[in-house]
Amino acid sequence: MSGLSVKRLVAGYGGDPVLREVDFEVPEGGLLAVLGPSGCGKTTLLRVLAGFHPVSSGEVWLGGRQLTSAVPPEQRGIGIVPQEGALFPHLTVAGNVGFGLRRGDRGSRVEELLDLVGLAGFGARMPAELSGGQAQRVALARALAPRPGVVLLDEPFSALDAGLREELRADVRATLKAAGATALLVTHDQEEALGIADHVVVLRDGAVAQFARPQTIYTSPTDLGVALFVGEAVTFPGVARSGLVATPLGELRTSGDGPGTVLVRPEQLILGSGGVMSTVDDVRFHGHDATVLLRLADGTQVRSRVQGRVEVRAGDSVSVSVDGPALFFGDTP
Ligand SMILES: Nc1ncnc2c1ncn2[C@@H]1O[C@H](COP(=O)(O)OP(=O)(O)OP(=O)(O)O)[C@@H](O)[C@H]1O
Repeated sequence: MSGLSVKRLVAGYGGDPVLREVDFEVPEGGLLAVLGPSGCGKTTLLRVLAGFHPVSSGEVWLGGRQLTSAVPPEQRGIGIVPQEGALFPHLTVAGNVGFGLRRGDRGSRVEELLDLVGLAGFGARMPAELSGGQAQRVALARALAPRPGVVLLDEPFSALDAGLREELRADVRATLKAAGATALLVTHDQEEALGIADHVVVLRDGAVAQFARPQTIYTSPTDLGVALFVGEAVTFPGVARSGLVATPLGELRTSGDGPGTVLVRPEQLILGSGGVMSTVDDVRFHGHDATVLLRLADGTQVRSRVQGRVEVRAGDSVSVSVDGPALFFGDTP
């Protein structure tokens, strides 16, 4: 297959495996996010793919060619966008973008890429004259310039503030798609991973906990750990029987059988349309939506995410119902 394919990859430091039998594929032109908490092995994976760290066992294939440890970084056909751009400070924007290109190819390709990342006309600027978002766009243009087999993006938005991060995320996705690039992005931010990628690998302790489309990861997580990691959740212990489970939110539809944990997402909690009664503890506005903290009859506090106008205030009594089925994770014996 062209694109990137990683098979049963094991790598580590001094005999301690950090990546354990990691398997995934990125089809040509696909965008994969590798999502995991700090220390799960994301940087190690990037270092192995880029050729800076040896493979203990397993295989890495790129564009139909196996990248053994004998293939040096510069011959891998891999472009890298580091965390904070890391532009060459003494080179202009055009100099940075053209850095990996042969002299004769530079002019038109640099113009084409600056245009692609929305920075036409910025070629003569120095890196110190760019905003953080612009610097990341230049770093992306530089990585794409030699038409690499895959672009690796290492937490590329981590240094940017929230609003800019969201805007740049959409632009980076559009740029990668317009360039037809195959890309792998690592992040510890679930919103970023689910928001940008075609597929997501959830990495936990160096092993793949789930590899699926973003929506599948969110709506059908393989286990409670993935469910909690990829989004806010309200959980209760419960015993599922015949597709139903009793909770402080009433009897909910679910799958599974026997004792376990019931999980609903805050956006499933609907206010003022029947269900059980609750008291509003607090309302927190986030701009695009709001979180309403509710106290249920048994004293449990749950959070509801409300889009649009919030009609309740702290101290109000309001009914709360659950929209759609609850997730259920049976206790492991
Ligand atoms: N040079 C090293 N020598 C020994 N152990 C290391 C080395 N680099 C990383 N590790 C260990 O390998 C594990 C994975 O580290 P890695 O940097 O790949 O995680 P990460 O997911 O990228 O974390 P972060 O999000 O914090 O950057 C950690 O337990 C870390 O302590």
